[in-house]
Amino acid sequence: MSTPDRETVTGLPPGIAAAREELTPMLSQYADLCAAHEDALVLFQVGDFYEAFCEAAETVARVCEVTLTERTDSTGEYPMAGIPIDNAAPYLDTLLDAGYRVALGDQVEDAEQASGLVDRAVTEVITPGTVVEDDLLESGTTNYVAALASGSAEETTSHDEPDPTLGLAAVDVSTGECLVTAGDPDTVIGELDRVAPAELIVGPDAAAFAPSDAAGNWERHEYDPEAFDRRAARDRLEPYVSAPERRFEYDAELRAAGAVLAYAEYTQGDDGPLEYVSRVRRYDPRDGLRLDAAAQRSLELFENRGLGASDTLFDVLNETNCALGRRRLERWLRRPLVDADAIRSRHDAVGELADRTLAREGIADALSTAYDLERLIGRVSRGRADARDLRSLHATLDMVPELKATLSEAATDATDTAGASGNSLPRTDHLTNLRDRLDELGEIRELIDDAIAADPPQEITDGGVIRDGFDRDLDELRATEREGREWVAELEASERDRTGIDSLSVGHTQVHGYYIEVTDANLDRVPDDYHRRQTLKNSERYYTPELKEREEEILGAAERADALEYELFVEVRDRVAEETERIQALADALADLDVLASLAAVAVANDYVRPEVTEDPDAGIRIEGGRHPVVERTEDAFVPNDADLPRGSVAVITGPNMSGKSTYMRQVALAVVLAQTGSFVPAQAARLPVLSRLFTRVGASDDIAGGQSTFMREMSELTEILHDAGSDSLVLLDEVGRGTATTDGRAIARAAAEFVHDELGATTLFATHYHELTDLAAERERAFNLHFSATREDGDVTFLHRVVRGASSSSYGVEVAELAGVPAPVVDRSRELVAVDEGESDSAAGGSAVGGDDADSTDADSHDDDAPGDVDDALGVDDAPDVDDASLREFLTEETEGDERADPSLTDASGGGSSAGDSPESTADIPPDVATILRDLDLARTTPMEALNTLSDLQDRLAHDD
Ligand SMILES: Nc1ncnc2c1ncn2[C@@H]1O[C@H](COP(=O)(O)OP(=O)(O)OP(=O)(O)O)[C@@H](O)[C@H]1O
Repeated sequence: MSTPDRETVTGLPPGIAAAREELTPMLSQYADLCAAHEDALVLFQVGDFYEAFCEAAETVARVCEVTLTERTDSTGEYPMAGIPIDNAAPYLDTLLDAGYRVALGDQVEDAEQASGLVDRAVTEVITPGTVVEDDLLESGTTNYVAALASGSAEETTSHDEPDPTLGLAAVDVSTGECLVTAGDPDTVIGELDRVAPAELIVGPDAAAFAPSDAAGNWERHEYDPEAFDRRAARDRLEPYVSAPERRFEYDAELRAAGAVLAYAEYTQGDDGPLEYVSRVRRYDPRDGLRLDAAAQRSLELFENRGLGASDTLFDVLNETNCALGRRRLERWLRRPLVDADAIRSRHDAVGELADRTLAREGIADALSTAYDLERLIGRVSRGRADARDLRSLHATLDMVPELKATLSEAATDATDTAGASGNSLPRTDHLTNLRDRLDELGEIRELIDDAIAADPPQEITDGGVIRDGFDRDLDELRATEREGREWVAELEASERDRTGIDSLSVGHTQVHGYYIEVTDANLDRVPDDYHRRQTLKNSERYYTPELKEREEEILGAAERADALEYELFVEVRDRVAEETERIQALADALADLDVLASLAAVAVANDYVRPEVTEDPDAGIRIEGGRHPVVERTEDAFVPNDADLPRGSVAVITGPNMSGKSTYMRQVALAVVLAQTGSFVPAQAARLPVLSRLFTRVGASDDIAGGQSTFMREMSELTEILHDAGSDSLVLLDEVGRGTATTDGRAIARAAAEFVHDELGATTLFATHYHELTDLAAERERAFNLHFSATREDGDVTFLHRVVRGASSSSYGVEVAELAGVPAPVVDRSRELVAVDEGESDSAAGGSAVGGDDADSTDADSHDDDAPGDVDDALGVDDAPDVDDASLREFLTEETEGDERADPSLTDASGGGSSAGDSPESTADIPPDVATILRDLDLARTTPMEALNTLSDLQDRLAHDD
């Protein structure tokens, strides 16, 4: 969202301010509304248009591309621009997109009834986080406005612990959902990423913590400090939750919640508490698998930069049938569970629905007729619902009994014997419980059906909304109107008879009402009781006293009927509003059911398997034949891969570019996310622990978000991982260190891998092109190597996309460049340079006992006789390394240690073959630390003095070792 120059266009336009003393009453009213809404662009209703004046008009004209006109009145000329009220949505959307908040100054009094100036008031301030108009909201999404407040120790309320620093509250004004949490700044800012509000308001003391707009997608601004005041916040919360200070443990959350509700009320026209915000839910971020924004992005849960925008995990899983389910799926996926029983319970339900095709399809059919009850009830409760909304509510309620029956039938269409027993309950507790939560709300359904016309008009003030037979008075008024009209309809024939004028006609105009028309040629036959109403060119129009009386009767009855209908409608709407909480609870159950049915449909369609979930704190990740749920949809022949990652292990993954390293790492992480969300996983079998946190750090250029991709960012993400990850975490490190010079990058990668292994004990997948990192397997107990290989035949590279034990041999960087279409001269020249480099490194390393740092030649799986270094391995030809199925099977059945012992490269730290083909024994005598120092010494950047010092240091080390 771009930031407009709000100085001149929000609040009171300078041109109006300058003329303030002499404005007409109407512009003066405009000026008052502007002055009261300094942070908004005021649109002022004048008849059928929303108008803005002076500088604000210039903005509206420019942003909305509407004509700038001029208003002239007794006090001067003012630029003016307007948008039509009955088609305002696209213009409001454009203004929101351009970063404006818009205050709607509506006429709140009937212009015809008003004596003098029509009363106007701001009925709504439309902001990115608080829009409620369906036209401006995407269906099935959440739209939060969030508030951030910081607590201070002195204000600590009911406990002795020091206050955590930040409180976060978010409310979806369209549905009434309200979330509140508190914690240390890192946790809460991570949570903010997850909630992903459209708008963030910050308290006076929290500004320093709040991430800037550039980091997130929300519009951030400060809001009235008084709303964040503890007492004010407490008072604000009172109508929403009883005893707020007891409900909220920390000041920071109480103040954030109070402020966000104050802001929400302000945007809804300051009409007092928003009654449909009945679910203020306080939660602990640790209650869900923590996925920060970086993880959400790099796992492409909701956004995909590489493939089409819709190729995301969400998109794969989204077979939901209604907006409620879509919104719920997003919520589940943003916050996977960490409670093993709750996870298994969802798996039970998904399994049952997957088994029972008929029931699943019946549920999908029923839910596809459900409207967005959460937003509907929001409108009902705000008094903004029209008759069509109530009919939509009715249609949804109407489907519930059938849905319940289908759910019970779930037990009888099973292929297994348990289901065939005729038991009329669902098989699993989860679905039984869900069925019980499906409140039929029969009385509300009947009320709406009795009261509201089947196909009512949108306007609720013009009649036609209430059904015949619902209210006796209304029926009588309608009968009067109908009889009157019938009488008029017959009048023409009877008057022709009476007067003998065959051309006599009876008609009606809006202005003059009913008339009897006689042409000039017949005027002599007009009876005495005809009174002249209007003279036309060739005729005269008349009325009779009886016609006038009937007309008044008809009009009076119609007017009173309209008013009565409106009253009755509001009564029905208020009655429905009384059941807000029950309707919200029903919406909740429908949403859950839709997601579970969707997950089941996806599992069946894509051949997912139920993962075994274990609470064993030492259990690692074991996946057989795992696939990447998104990539498998676009790859014709996706190659499944196994994963066996003991708890706390570090798998160093090497392999050529494009061989599938990133895909593999992500598919492992996605299996964890899917399983903990309640979904089955794309694999043949899986046994997964319940993890608490998932971290990812992917290479800089893989993660370009709005030009933010820098080495600095890479390092700050790494920092977060190194601070926070633990044995309950899964960490993906993809080419860490790539964003800087090779020497530094390699050093950082190595040090980070060691730290993760030694200090954190986090289960880690580390993809790298730094082959030196494969040494880690020999040096660290829980580290091991995996690699992807490729074959080359007649110069063509084929990627096998198959993971195998051991380290890789080749990068095929030049080949990948060629595949990508890099012009032949550049490719050829690259080959030459690689060859030169290789030659140089060969001669530089020739005879050196320490040149053999390369893990490739230690690789039991590699058939490579070449001597690739870190840059020079592109041509180290890996002639079709055999990947036999037996080794793949071993992969899952052998213990890691046993496996490593079987792999000579993993038992002998010094076994790395030198790039010059030196004997391994010659390097075996060199202590590893000396070898590391020598290897990492960047001669191009070393001064003679530094070289001497380094040599002296090495000598000391050797002497010490001796
Ligand atoms: N298991 C698989 N089966 C089939 N195709 C795959 C598989 N894994 C990856 N691919 C395809 O290979 C391509 C490269 O995969 P990926 O990005 O994972 O490679 P990489 O080794 O991480 O590459 P780089 O080192 O260049 O980042 C992807 O476009 C993907 O479609």
